Amino acid sequence: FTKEQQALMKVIIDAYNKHQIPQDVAKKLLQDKYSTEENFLLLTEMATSQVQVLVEFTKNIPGFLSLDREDQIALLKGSAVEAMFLRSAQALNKKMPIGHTEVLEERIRKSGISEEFIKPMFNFYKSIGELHMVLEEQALLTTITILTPDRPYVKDQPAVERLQETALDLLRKMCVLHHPQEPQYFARLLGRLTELRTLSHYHAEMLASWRVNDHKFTPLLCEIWDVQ
Ligand SMILES: CC1(C)[C@H]2CC[C@]1(C)[C@H](OC(=O)c1ccc(O)cc1)C2
Repeated sequence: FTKEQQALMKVIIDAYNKHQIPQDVAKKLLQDKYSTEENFLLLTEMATSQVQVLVEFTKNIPGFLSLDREDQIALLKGSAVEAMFLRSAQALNKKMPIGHTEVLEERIRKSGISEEFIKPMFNFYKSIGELHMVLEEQALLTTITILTPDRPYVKDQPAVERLQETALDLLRKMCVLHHPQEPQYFARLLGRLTELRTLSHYHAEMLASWRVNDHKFTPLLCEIWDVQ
């Protein structure tokens, strides 16, 4: 790794570690009582804290704050769902002892999310778990998702491309270092980003079905996803 790459990795890892979902939110998911309403409120709290974590993490990505201000907003809004699924997949596969994943899965199932969405969501979580990513790879994959140049309304795409390429170069080297037996590992990671995009399509339907049943979102979630 070059000096710059080592410095970049340190900044990204520190930011990724600093901005984690508060344990109390994850713990509540395992303690509070069950009811569709209660589950929805817990997931709302989880999603809201995930978006807050995403914003704080993104501000620490070297070069992000030098981008055009409106492009910064466009990248955050465009990547929030994907970054949230990536982050929760990584958290679910790591933090929760096996027994707990079923409890969270139960809550997600009993929160008004339609079955057709649950399946792809948990398939994604499983496919992320099977990769056994190291922390650096998780942080870089999240960074690459956020720095996707072709999000809607991004004006200066080349500026975003330059930042994303730096993160991609770093991730490529990281994969060779941590998975020397798997020359295709880097390509597999990027393949997960394609799968993520299909999830964000389901996510929009999930929000719509909750709204139809008159569920309230928090102001932050309304702002990041342009609902209500
Ligand atoms: C684990 C998940 C990524 C999966 C189930 C909970 C999540 C945090 C997310 O929930 C929301 O997006 C969401 C949006 C609005 C709302 O009021 C509640 C949850 C979908």
